[in-house]
Amino acid sequence: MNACIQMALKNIIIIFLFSTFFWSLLGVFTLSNGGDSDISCLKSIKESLEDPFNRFKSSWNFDKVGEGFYCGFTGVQCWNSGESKVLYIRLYNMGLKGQFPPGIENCKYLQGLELSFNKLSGAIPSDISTRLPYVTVLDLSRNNFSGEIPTDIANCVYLNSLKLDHNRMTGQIPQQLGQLARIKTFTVANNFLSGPVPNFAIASVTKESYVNNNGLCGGPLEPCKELGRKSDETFKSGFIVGYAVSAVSVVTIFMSYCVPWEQMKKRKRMTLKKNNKRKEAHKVTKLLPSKLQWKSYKQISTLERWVTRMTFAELNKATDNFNSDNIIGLGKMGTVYKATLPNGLFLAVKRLYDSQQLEKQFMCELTILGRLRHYHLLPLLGFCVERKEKILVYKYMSNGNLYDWLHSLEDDSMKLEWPLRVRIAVGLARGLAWLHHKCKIRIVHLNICSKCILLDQNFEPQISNFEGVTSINSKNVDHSRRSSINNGIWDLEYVTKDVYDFGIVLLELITRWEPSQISDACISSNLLASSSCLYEMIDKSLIGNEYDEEIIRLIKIAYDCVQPFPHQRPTMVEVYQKTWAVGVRYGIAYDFRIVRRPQIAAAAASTGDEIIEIETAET
Ligand SMILES: Nc1ncnc2c1ncn2[C@@H]1O[C@H](COP(=O)(O)OP(=O)(O)OP(=O)(O)O)[C@@H](O)[C@H]1O
Repeated sequence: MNACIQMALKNIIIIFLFSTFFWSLLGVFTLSNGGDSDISCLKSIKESLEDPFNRFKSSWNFDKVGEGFYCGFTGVQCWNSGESKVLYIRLYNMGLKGQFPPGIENCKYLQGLELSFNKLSGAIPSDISTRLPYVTVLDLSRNNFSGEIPTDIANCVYLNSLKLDHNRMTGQIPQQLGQLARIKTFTVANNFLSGPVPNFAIASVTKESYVNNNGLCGGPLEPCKELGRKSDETFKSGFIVGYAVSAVSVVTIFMSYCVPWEQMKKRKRMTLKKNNKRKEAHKVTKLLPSKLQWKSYKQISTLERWVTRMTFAELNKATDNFNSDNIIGLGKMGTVYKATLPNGLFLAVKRLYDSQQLEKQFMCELTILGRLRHYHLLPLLGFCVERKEKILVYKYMSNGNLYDWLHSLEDDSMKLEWPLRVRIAVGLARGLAWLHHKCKIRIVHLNICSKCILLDQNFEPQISNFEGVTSINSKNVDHSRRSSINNGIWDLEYVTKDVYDFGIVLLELITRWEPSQISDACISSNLLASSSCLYEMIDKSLIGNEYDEEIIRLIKIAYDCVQPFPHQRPTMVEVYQKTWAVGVRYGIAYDFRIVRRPQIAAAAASTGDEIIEIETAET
């Protein structure tokens, strides 16, 4: 019997070896004739992607003939000169639109796909491993991909670099990704992901790989904890009670909101009404079962002193049922709509995504931005909390965000003239100096970038996105640090981060380079140290005009701001003074409230420039 089994096994092994040999032969045969399939792969990519600036399509000419003619296409790399199989496709930073390219599975031997810095959208295919079985590098970062990260990516077993950062991915990160044995680079920063992160065995996956998501935990981040049901419920019921109380006078408040901020008299009247409301609230709180609920309610109702509560119905009407035609931006927290009030005034309405993780950010934006008033801070005008809806209402900034002005590939008319760029730099420095030094509570923004700088009708910059300042006040930050900021002790780690970020924005204004390119240049190759490289960086449209000296002065300021060691960076007050001194020629007023420095006045006077003192509407 045993001999019988042995014979059978032998036969099976022989058949197996033979068939393996046969299939591998077939494989080699197919491999050497992979051209047609590569061509159909590339054709489908060409057909499926929109290439508004003709960055690659004109070079992808399929009328050509000859072995491996496509190996010379822009962004296409073949295995080697003898083998014309597509190895790598690199189509990054081309302004491409469309979805993950169908037909890519026909590039059967593809090992690398880089589609970063485009405007691709839609889901990442759920069967990605069957489309890219041999992929080692997959870079889909800085697009608009959405939906969940497919678990099937874990079956791309050769992956050593997976970049999905700066997209709109939601849900959890599949735990199975932790089993990717060859992974060296992994980043999903700046998405909307939540839940526990996979357990990677390598040290290169750090906090940076996960920053700016909707509540990731575990691994290099804070340990995951069970979300306290009680506090969640408390939070919600706090809102509900708050809402019930305010509903009585919400219409009146909304109508009075429709006037400009400067009309202080009306505001006083509103405050009186709200005080009455708070008295009512005292009665209502008797019904509340716990102290915590009272705290939540109190927080909300205190806020109404500064920010108007609005109803969903009103905002729904003003945005035409949150019509997609009115969408002006998609952020990490929510969708931003342009709303039109009955009197013709415009608002920007940020409707937050339905996520419990965002409650903290929502409260942070309300409590911080709601209480601050400064010429260079985006005014938060109102909010709405109803059922699952959480909405923030801002003043509408008709010129959108600075990033779009600096990096628009589509529209040449979106070029900012130099004097406007200087004005924006000075305004931003002034806003930050005020936040750091003159605001009653010292505020550190921690997320300054050209996308969060909005421009009003006169291109005056307005700093937005204050949800990041959570880190100062949140429980995640140890108390000593928190108090050190509020007690006025210079906290290098936080404050100089804003200074660094300001430096990057300044360089962005001068070069129109992408912020990440500038950061890389600053960090990796110390480009800024070399004057020839520096010259290369400057936006060509600025050179040769009368601005050269000003450009150099601003570069020097930026250079100080992006110093690698935080203690070497200047304070924002110093930055403001120097930046303003560059802008004085354009009649930019000096804000003496930031700091009185006679030498500034003297310096300006010596150049014959006039100093215009300005009033700052502060808290
Ligand atoms: N008050 C406003 N006026 C005009 N446009 C605005 C206004 N607020 C936001 N936007 C537009 O909507 C876009 C998205 O804004 P939003 O603040 O939601 O997103 P974000 O900058 O990605 O930051 P985050 O999601 O982290 O808050 C902005 O870049 C801007 O173009």
